Amino acid sequence: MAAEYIGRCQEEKLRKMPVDLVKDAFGCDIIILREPNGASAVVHLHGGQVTSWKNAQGDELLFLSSKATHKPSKRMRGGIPICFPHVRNLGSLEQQSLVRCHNWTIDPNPPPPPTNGIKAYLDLLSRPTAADMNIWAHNFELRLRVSLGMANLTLTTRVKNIEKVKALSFNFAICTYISVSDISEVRIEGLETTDYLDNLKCKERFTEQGNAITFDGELDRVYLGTPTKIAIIDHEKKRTFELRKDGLPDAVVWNPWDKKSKTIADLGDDDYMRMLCIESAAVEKSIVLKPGQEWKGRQEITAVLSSYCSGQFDRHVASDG
Ligand SMILES: O=P(O)(O)OC[C@H]1O[C@@H](O)[C@H](O)[C@@H](O)[C@@H]1O
Repeated sequence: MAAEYIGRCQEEKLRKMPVDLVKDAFGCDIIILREPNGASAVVHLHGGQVTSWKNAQGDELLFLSSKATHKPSKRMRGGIPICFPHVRNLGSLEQQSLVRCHNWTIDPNPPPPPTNGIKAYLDLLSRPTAADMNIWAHNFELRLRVSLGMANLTLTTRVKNIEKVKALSFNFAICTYISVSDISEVRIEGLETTDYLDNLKCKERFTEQGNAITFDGELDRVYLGTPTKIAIIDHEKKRTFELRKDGLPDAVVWNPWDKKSKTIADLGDDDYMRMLCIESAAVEKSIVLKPGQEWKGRQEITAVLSSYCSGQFDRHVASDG
């Protein structure tokens, strides 16, 4: 009864937005955002996870594992999971996130609508469950706005400490699995000369020396205090993803390559060739909120036809908003 009631409330709210609330082939609640030029995005209420982003031509821009589990209470490998309150190896939780398994709801008290003319957007809310409180006893409100533009997808996240006395301390990552033609043909620009912790070498600290990051084996690094703009260039697809971020100083870059892929149950053996995981993150320094305080983070990805030549990328251009 309660579930039906929540369902009806959500549908009522959604009728006012350019979005559809439907069930996917596995019976999960999904919301489809549609942009007038034909671009679309799919958001699963389970995990508040964007699982598809297509451009106006219908090309899928996000990677979803061929072995992804589509079951409530399980994490889905691919798309854009939100990692909160802990990012792996830095917190006390085994998994990167509590909220990846939450059933998010439509935010009954969303922030003001976008002022940049975006019509296709969605506001979701996640609160701790009773089970969460047993393993991480903190009261929070986590808000997520997903906004779809003609060529861009923006995720704005807000965390509010609703404790009366206790501070809230957490790490955060917007973990984006980008679909690429062939990982060996991909380069990342904008992280040159940035320090990173190498997760494959017991988190030892190094400084990025190359002109760009390219891939020829497993890579798992946390780049620290990065520029706000990073480019992911897919030569074969002639596509560049421009990632801009605010409030999330670090960036995680991950590809498991062949051996590690075989140890990950929900990843196909060859999936690593077609994916790149890049995360806008706050990893090195935890975010600490006093009671009543709110933190905001933002990631915008724009997919453009590659006209980039190496060396033309200006990584210090600030985010536009
Ligand atoms: O398996 P998960 O929790 O989705 O994590 C995937 C990867 O996420 C990256 O953030 C980590 O740096 C990797 O070490 C990790 O394997």
